[in-house]
Amino acid sequence: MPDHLQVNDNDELLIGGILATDLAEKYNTPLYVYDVAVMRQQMRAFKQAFANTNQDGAVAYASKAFACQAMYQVVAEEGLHLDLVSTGEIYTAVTAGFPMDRVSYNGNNKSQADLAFALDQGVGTIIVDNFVELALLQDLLAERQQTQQIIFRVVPGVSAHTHDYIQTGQVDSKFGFDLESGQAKEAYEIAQADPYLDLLGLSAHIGSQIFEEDGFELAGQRLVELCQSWHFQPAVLDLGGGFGIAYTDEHQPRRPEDLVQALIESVQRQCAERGLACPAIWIEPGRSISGPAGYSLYTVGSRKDIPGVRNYLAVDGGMGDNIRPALYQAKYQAVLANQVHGQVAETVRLVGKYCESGDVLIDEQALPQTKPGDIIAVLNTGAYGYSMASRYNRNPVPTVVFAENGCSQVVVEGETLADLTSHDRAYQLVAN
Ligand SMILES: Cc1ncc(COP(=O)(O)O)c(C=O)c1O
Ligand SMILES: N[C@@H](CCCC[NH3+])C(=O)O
Repeated sequence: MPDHLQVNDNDELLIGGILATDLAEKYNTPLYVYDVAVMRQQMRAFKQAFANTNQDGAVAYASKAFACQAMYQVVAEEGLHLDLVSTGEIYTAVTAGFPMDRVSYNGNNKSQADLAFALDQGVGTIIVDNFVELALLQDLLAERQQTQQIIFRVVPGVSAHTHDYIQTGQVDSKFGFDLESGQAKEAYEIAQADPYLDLLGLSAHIGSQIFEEDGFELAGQRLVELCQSWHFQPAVLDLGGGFGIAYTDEHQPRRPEDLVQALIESVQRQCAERGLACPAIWIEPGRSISGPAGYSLYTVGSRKDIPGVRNYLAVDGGMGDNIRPALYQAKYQAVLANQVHGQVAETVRLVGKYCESGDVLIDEQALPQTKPGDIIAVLNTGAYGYSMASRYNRNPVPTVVFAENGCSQVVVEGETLADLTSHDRAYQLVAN
């Protein structure tokens, strides 16, 4: 069970100091609930890793993991930066009043309109991914006679090969400038020659849900070596995100802040050995900030017991609110909200209500005796749950609630049935 799990003397689950069963009753299920203090704690722990190593830098929350205006407000309050990947995320940040100079904009296919929007909104740093984007940006800046801070994303040629996770650092990747073929060097030369491009440095992101530091350290080393080979003193090295979290008791990862601290120390050493002044270091953690803080609350509904085969227990959500088990065979664990450590009565396959056999939330979950109406909490669902939600089967996207210090508040209204049809238009073919 996660260290931050709060359980009262009656063995009932609390989130942000509030009974999970009360939250379920008040806001209905399925429901996403975030324990805001857990997110603040992780943000502060990352900042502390920089303080411990006397290192300048920035922690940019990669909001693809979980984005909404309230989240951006918390990120701003904690003094973090934001790593954004779409005009939708930029728009959300602007409307949340986030300081746009603390925003970096990533992505492998930014259109001219996307880049113009980012410039209009005053995005602090654009992380340029490829030559097409670079040319579009050059034209826009020349037209506007405007200077822009940029960072080049490069592919460090590092496979997180001991892990079966989403990889982005290997040579065969759609992201970033290639090193071996000289693309990164060519981009560097273009930037040096363009008065409107203020090249801060380089970035690399090797993948997601990675536990060991070796891949990160190697990527950091490649960035430092590259700068040295170009005789380029960067102002920033951006080491990306991807720090893994424990989804179940099987995982015992190193704390993300410890991993980051080791990484910072490694870059400091690399720079010292190669005669570079250690630049500011940026990191882009997403999952490690929002993942452990999130709970998905569901109500138990039907069941099907197949003697000698297995017992299926169905809840009122599923792959629409959490696609990760179906997409990545991701593992989760769940508790019965009013008997967290209750005596195990059976092991069930926890399934949703979608018309797919693959709509499985947890393959095998030991639980106390349950009955319809009980509340089940799936743990650690705060990253890539709500942000990857769909309306499959025309099920509305659930409400998102923040809970902190015994108070709770809706931060994203759940969709209604009327919302589902609000963008539909009657079909009436007219000659044109
Ligand atoms: C460029 C970039 N930065 C940061 C992240 C955040 O990764 P994570 O949520 O694993 O920390 C991602 C996603 O993998 C990414 O593509
Ligand atoms: N969405 C993925 C991670 C991809 C990260 C985005 N670069 C997940 O849920 O694990």
